[in-house]
Amino acid sequence: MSMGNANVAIHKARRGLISPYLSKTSVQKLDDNIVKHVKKFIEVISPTPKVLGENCERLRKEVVIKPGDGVNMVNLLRRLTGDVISEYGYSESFGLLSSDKNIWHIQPIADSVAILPWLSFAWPVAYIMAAIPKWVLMNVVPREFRGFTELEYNLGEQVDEYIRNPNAAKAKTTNKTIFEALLEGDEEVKLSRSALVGDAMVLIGAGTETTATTLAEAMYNACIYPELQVRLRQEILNAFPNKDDEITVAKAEKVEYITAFLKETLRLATPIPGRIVREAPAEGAVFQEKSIPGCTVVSMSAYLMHTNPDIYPDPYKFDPDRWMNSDPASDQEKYFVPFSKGSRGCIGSSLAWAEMNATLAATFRRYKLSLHPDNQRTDKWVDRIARVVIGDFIATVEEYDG
Ligand code: HEM
Repeated sequence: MSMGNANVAIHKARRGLISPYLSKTSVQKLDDNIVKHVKKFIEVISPTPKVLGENCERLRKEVVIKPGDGVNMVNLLRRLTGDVISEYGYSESFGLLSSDKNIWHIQPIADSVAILPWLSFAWPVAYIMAAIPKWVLMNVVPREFRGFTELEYNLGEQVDEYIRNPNAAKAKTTNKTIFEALLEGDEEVKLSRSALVGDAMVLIGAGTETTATTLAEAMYNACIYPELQVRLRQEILNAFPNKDDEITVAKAEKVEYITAFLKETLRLATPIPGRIVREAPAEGAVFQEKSIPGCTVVSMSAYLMHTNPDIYPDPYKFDPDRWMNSDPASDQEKYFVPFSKGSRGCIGSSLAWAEMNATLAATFRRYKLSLHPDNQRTDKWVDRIARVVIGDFIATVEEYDG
């Protein structure tokens, strides 16, 4: 079973193999790799997307309503975050921003989210689905129900290729990949093929959807609060005054208003809003002077914590300024938990921050975003373990002269 294993010892061992590769220091070394993909994203959303070659018809249709007009931001951002995590994890980027190649990788992730709640109640269905031959799955099972299994098939093929020829895979990158780290597990955590595929599912799924939807929310906020977008751009201009200034993660992270904007986005549009579950130990536990019987399933909701008026005054107001000069020891920092905390908290938060800071800096340095007339995004959202907003966010992208 994969890293998400309920067994504490197995989970700890598997997580221990990966976590050094996702630490802040490791992510800092990836600056160029991340920026490479961000640059591609910036070119693709350009009103005149030169990088979309002849082999990109499908990509163009999916992300651009009409060339040079409205852009389906969430789809494109999924491609960006999918490209980053696939290269870091498995030595070869999916190339989702470069061509139509491997487009099938990304749609299953989005579709998977739709069935997550059902799978959590009816998890044996996942095993039954996995036993269906791929051809039958793809041709008979409706797309929205096969997402998880389709992703599993696709990643399984990639894992097989890696196992068949690891040297060829290693030669594609100078970084040590997460996959190499997993293969190095000792006997105790020796990984079966299904465990490797499971870990790939967790990493690619968790690393793609959450970061993409957060970035989309931040961009949407910039569209509906244009005065805040002006401020955001001004702060970015202060750090990158010349049009040709190289955007790096290290420099973008120093722009305090970008982080404040992202934190406020994560507070209100937290990608995993609730019911993160844990089981009390068999001997029971005591929490805030209340005793919890052994093996009781308990849960917490980040969304409820983030909208507590005692901690965040005027909680439904989108106000990035509340994070400027914020005291690290304050309650608002303590109760800010979009990545959860503890031994099962998000392992990819440093990578997510790096991607998000660089993408916002590069986007608003060069472009003004506004809602396109074809925008379908509403303010309604549903909790499907991940937060799913209703309707596509379609943006108009205009390029600044300077
Ligand atoms: C804005 C972006 C992100 C948010 C808000 C987010 C949030 C979360 C949350 C709330 C959890 C559950 C933790 C728990 O059960 O307590 C989690 C787990 C996880 N996340 Fe993220 N995540 C993000 C980005 C990423 C990225 C980029 C990666 C890529 C490496 C990643 C990989 C993981 C993994 C592997 C787990 C499972 C950890 C474990 O079971 O030990 N996440 N994330």
